[in-house]
Amino acid sequence: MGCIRSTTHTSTNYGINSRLGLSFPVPIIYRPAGASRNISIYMSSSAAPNVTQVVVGANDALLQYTHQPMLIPSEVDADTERRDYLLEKARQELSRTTKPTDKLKLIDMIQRLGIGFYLEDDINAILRTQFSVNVIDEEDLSATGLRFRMLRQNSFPISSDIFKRFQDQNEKFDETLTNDTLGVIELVRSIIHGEPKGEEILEEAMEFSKTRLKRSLSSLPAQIKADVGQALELPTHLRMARLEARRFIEQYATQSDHNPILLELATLDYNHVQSQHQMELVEITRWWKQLGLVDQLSFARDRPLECFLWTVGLLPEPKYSSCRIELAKTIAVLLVIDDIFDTYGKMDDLILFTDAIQRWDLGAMESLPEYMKICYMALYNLTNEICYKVLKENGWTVLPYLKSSWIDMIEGFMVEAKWFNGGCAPNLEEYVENGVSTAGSYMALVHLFFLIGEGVTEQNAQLLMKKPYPKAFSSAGRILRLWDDLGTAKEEQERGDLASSINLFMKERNLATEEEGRECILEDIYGYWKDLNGELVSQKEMPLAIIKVALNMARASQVVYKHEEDSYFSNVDNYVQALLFTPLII
Ligand SMILES: CC(C)=CCC/C(C)=C/COP(=O)(O)OP(=O)(O)O
Repeated sequence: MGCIRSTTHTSTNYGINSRLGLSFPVPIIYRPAGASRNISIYMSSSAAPNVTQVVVGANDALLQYTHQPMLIPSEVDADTERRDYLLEKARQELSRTTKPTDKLKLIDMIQRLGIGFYLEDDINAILRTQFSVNVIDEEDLSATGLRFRMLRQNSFPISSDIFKRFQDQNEKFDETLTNDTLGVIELVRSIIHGEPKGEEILEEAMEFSKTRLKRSLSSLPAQIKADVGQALELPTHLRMARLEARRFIEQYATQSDHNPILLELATLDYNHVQSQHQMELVEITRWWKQLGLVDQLSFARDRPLECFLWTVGLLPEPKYSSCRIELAKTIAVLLVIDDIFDTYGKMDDLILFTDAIQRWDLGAMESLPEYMKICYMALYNLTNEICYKVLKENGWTVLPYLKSSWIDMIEGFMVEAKWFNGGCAPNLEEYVENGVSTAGSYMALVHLFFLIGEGVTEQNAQLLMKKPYPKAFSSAGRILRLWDDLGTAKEEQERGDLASSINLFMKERNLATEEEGRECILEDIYGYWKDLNGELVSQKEMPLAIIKVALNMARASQVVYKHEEDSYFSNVDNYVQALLFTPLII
């Protein structure tokens, strides 16, 4: 974000040359209705060989196909029948498996392979039974850890007290468990599902298990070692679903004891959903091109792929196709407004723009400078279109909610601009809370609350009109803001921003180095994850569907902003390439 700058009105161009502009040399694989095979459309002239291809300029290539149905019709999808057959086999296997631990292991596998969405009812029925039975005293640490993890991650409020019987009278984990490596592994995996309060037992488990596991890591069989290494690096619970599914499918394929039905199903489905994403991307690009915002505003970011990456992160479930499309549009417009406030707009213009947004009236547009009018109208029209869609599908009038989320965000931009112009620094809390709004977190979640439309009531909708926003929204938003600052601090300092959460953490918590500031932020992020876990199992304020989206927002933030070298993917461009354009070949 960066709220206080030493220079004014720089017009940095983040645009088409930067990462994830449309000059990306990757294919869109598409099967036109009735055709027997795919064609690949390359988004640049440097096409790869060995595929039937249409090589044209990026936008032209995408636009050429927008008259086609957005999604591949199931009747021409040769894989659909096979997928349905495999899905039925998987369902049968789930019901045939009798031992509770085996059932839970199977569910774990299915969910990690990214195909749990299709068996949600079956899985929930099993978990409901597992939640209602008393824990069997003979169950070992490994089985108990698995039960705890599977229930918590699927939003069942199982108590962490089930680990108590593995502790001695001093509430320390029994030293003899050190030899139970599989048990310690499951304990490590459980910890990340902790809630905010009263879960000292999980903190104790962390003390106990991590060091022991690291010690025994070298003696583990290679496959388990790789899996545990991944869990220690970043627990599955914090990983973005589609990326993790891809990574895990490849890992699972190398396991000699893999289930061939599940593996084939997961691979087929991954590729099927990938082509669905490609069609969504075609639609977004068509809309973006027609909107022509960046043709008029050369300083603004032109990154439809990045916008779409966010939406795949927030909404990994295939059924949310149209929500992904609408969300990507809102993020694309958000980036342009962010650039107006961060780099281009003069203070007087920003005041006019904020005022016009607060009035939310096309008449208010007249007072704006020319370059702002087009942006104002783009936002106005987009919001109305989304309202129309929600009204048509659900009969709800949501303009007041959507409008208020944009006003809130733009007022947040104005607050930052004033901090900058007045030269006075905010305190950490003011900065972070405002930064949640300006990162678009509330805006995105409010839109998705209605676009998804599951569990919406008069009462919970009202919670979106007053501050503070629901806990799940603010915790996920804080994670997004903090990851954003961790990821962009260097660029922002180079650009002349004098404050960011790292600086404010250092100042308020008396830290000597940036490194300590970063560590402190990571600890806070961990704390917000506990809040999210609490919301997931309690669902006090918001429906489950939107809470899941909030968790996904936290996951996607880490993917977008954590730039360090990763063992599997090294940067955002690689994620986009893998997720959207490279089919899985197993
Ligand atoms: C799911 C959502 C809402 C995604 C939008 C992400 C985001 C923070 C965009 C602004 O980028 P930025 O890094 O330029 O932000 P800022 O200028 O606020 O630091």
